[in-house]
Amino acid sequence: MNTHVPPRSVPTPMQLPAGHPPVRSGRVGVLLVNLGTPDGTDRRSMRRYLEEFLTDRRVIEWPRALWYPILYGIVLNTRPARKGRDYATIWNKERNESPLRTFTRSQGEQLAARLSAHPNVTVDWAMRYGRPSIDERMAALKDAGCDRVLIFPLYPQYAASTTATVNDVVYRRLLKERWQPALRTVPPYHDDPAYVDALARSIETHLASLPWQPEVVLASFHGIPKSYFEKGDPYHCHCMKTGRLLRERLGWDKDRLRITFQSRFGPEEWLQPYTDKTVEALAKSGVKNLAVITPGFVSDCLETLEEIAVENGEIFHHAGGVNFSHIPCLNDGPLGMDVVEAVVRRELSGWI
Ligand SMILES: C=CC1=C(C)c2cc3[nH]c(cc4nc(cc5[nH]c(cc1n2)c(C)c5CCC(=O)O)C(CCC(=O)O)=C4C)c(C)c3C=C
Ligand SMILES: [Fe+2]
Ligand SMILES: [Fe+2]
Repeated sequence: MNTHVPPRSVPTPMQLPAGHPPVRSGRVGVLLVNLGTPDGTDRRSMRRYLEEFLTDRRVIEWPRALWYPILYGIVLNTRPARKGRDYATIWNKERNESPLRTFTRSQGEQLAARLSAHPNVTVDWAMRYGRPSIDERMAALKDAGCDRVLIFPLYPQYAASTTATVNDVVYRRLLKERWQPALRTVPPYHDDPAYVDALARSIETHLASLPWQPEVVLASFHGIPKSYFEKGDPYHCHCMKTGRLLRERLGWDKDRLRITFQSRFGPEEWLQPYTDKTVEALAKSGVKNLAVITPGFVSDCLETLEEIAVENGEIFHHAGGVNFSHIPCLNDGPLGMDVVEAVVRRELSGWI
């Protein structure tokens, strides 16, 4: 801990010269940011969400003249209804929201409780696409008197389409500020021992709860187009390193824990091997018991609860597999919160 930083206290109204608007200061803000979520599963909400998502140049890097006719002519006319039906199968009906929003809120609340010994810290949460927006929550942190802000894009592995686009929105907002907060962004933590250990423990606990044991466990990461990797995105390297460290921590070989990439979108080649193709090939090769962990997702969402647990489970069974299980994400459980807390405390070093 940096001992040269003076202790910070709960803000008191400053003595201001006449004509100066009231300002609060002296607090530290932590903003957890996850990908995003539609407000509802209806076509209109889905379209609004997908439009915001798929017009992001960090997500689809194609020239706009090529992409927009496809997006507005085809994708936004067909995908909202279809994906809305998928979201409906995982929707948190009690709160009328997606699981991703429920988990992210809970992570924010639990992190605040874990940092309660620091009364000058405010924890908040936001979504890159949809609500609550980064802009809205950054404004709330400012109003609360946060003049130091830590942004935590909730992605262990860095990708321009996830981490960078969160930071872009934050930086863009600061362009408009007269009094900018001091800013830190959480770096990728794909090789953090606390994270790797939490993943290993979640595998061990989950397997211990099963009446059968998998011959193979897949570590399935969200993919990116191969062209992004060729342009220098470190994402693939980060995923491979997480996988290697996890294997080492478990004492398993490459056949027992295999790395794959899921959620292809569009006609381009994406990072390989593909999860769905691997699941099918494994079943066809005689593997009867398969478990899948999704280490790149901090929280369960459509891509894990539906695409992995349901779609890939069906692929496995249709191809001759017998037992299939999705190992839940770390979510807001104690293992997951230990990781979030460890990363945040480290990155707040010198500020609290
Ligand atoms: C070219 C398109 C996409 C890239 C690149 C991409 C990268 C990427 N995404 C995640 C994490 C999540 N993606 C989620 C949903 C989702 N992803 C895309 C497209 C790209 N993602 C779409 C169109 C969607 C929406 C659903 C759909 O229409 O298929 C989600 C789930 C959100 C939820 O509310 O449940 C997550 C999480 C990562 C980590 C990543 C790159 C590393
Ligand atoms: Fe995605
Ligand atoms: Fe998907």
